[in-house]
Amino acid sequence: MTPRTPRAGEDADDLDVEEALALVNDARTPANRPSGDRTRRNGGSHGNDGPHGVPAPEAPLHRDGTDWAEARATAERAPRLRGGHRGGHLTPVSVPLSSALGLTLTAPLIALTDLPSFDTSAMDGWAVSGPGPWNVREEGVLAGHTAHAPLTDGEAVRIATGARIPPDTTAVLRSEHGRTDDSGRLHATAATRAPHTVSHGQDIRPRGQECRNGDQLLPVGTLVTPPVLGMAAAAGYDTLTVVPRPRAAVFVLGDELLGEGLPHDGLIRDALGPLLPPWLRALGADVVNVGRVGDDEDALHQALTACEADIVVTTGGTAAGPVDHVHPTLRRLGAELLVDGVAVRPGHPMLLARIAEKRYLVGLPGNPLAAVSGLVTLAEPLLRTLAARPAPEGYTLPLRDAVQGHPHDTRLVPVALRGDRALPLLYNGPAMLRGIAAADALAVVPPGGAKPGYEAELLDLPWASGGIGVCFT
Ligand SMILES: Nc1nc2c(c(=O)[nH]1)N[C@H]1C(S)=C(S)[C@@H](COP(=O)(O)OP(=O)(O)OC[C@H]3O[C@@H](n4cnc5c(N)ncnc54)[C@H](O)[C@@H]3O)O[C@H]1N2
Ligand code: MOO
Repeated sequence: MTPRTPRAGEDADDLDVEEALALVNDARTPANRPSGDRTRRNGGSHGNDGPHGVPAPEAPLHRDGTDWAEARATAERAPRLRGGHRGGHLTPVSVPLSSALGLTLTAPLIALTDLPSFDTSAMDGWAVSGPGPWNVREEGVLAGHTAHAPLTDGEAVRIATGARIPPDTTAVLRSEHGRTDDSGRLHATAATRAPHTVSHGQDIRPRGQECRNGDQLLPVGTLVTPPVLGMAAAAGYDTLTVVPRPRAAVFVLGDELLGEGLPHDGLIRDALGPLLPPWLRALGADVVNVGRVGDDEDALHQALTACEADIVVTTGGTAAGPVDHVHPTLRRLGAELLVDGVAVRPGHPMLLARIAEKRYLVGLPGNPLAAVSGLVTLAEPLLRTLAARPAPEGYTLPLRDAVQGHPHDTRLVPVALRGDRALPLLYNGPAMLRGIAAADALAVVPPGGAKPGYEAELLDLPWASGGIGVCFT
């Protein structure tokens, strides 16, 4: 995302906003309150810790998970290694232009016609032949009509922008550059630098000026954007050959989850059912199924075997609690675990498995920010390869404030972009969404932490850049 320029007076006027965003590392952070309601252990964001949480004991399940960058690379590579296309993407399909937005071309866009396909008037005015003054024909030439008879030297005909110019036209005289006298003869006015002459070819768009039939207009791998759709239509296309959207299914696990109303009796609202489908769509997936599965291994097994999506995303059940069924179910399915735990906080129990040929499961931890971390770490690169989408341009910005690091693991920390700096946001505990809900990006904080001014790699949230794949419908 292009960093925003600070608006005049933003610092002073935005204090309320900043307050609401609850920026980290200043005197307001609960961690620094005199009450000392919590202290961070080992600087890590672990388990249920966070400003209002109880620090969890330092007993991670996946202490030695895959390095964060390596896990992303594994997810990106996974579809390339077994079967399918060399690039790892799904089998291309031909779709109407109206369905191609946001998809990737698997065939170059070759012009099916010259553009323009005929010599065209670039302006409203007169098509003229030879030097003026000119005798003006009775009937004019409009766009979309067939060509008129050739002009003879000294003849002119009224013409509209985009109309075919008659044969033997030497130039187009713009309507504001000509006037007709009492006898109906057309003169170039002094508005043109050289009255009575118009330069040869002036305001004519010659056939083939933009391209010739057979020219390559765009290469394989081009993302279909609105102008690509327009270009394709202009060049004669009704359909495009593209990589389809990967089909994604979401299974939200947990008996404790409510679909509506207020939390009660130890039950909590399902935050991931509403969050994941639009986020996956923004990452280019076609979400074909969103289901809830109780804490029951057979139910999960049944849901996975019945599902035909290219990528299944589960939430919860990745740890080693009594009802954490993801690992046992994967074993039962004979799945190949490609990533089993990642050295990242939050989200370290995340996993990636191949559950069948060309079918993948991304297991997101149940803590909501941990699930987001798994989404950007594993689902994003996997979907990108399946859809043959280009990798986003990496960028860095200096952090405004220091961020505590985990001793061994990378941290992903929600940040708001303010001018040319990234402001780390508070409420970034694994079970919290308050920080990410106000964020523009996630900052990658290396093990050990970052000082103010540290140039942090930033992962834009898909909607922050107004990207082509953003689709909330
Ligand atoms: N002994 C240990 N326990 C845990 C460790 C550990 O290292 N040792 N790691 C913790 C970490 S870190 C995470 S993350 C979680 C991962 O747990 P699961 O993936 O098995 O998820 P659950 O246990 O099902 O849920 C965790 C937490 O999240 C809540 N949750 C689940 N789904 C949703 C949802 N859709 N919307 C909102 N909240 C949800 C759930 O109620 C739990 O509070 O394991 C830790 N344990
Ligand atoms: O730190 Mo866990 O991985 O809550 O996400």
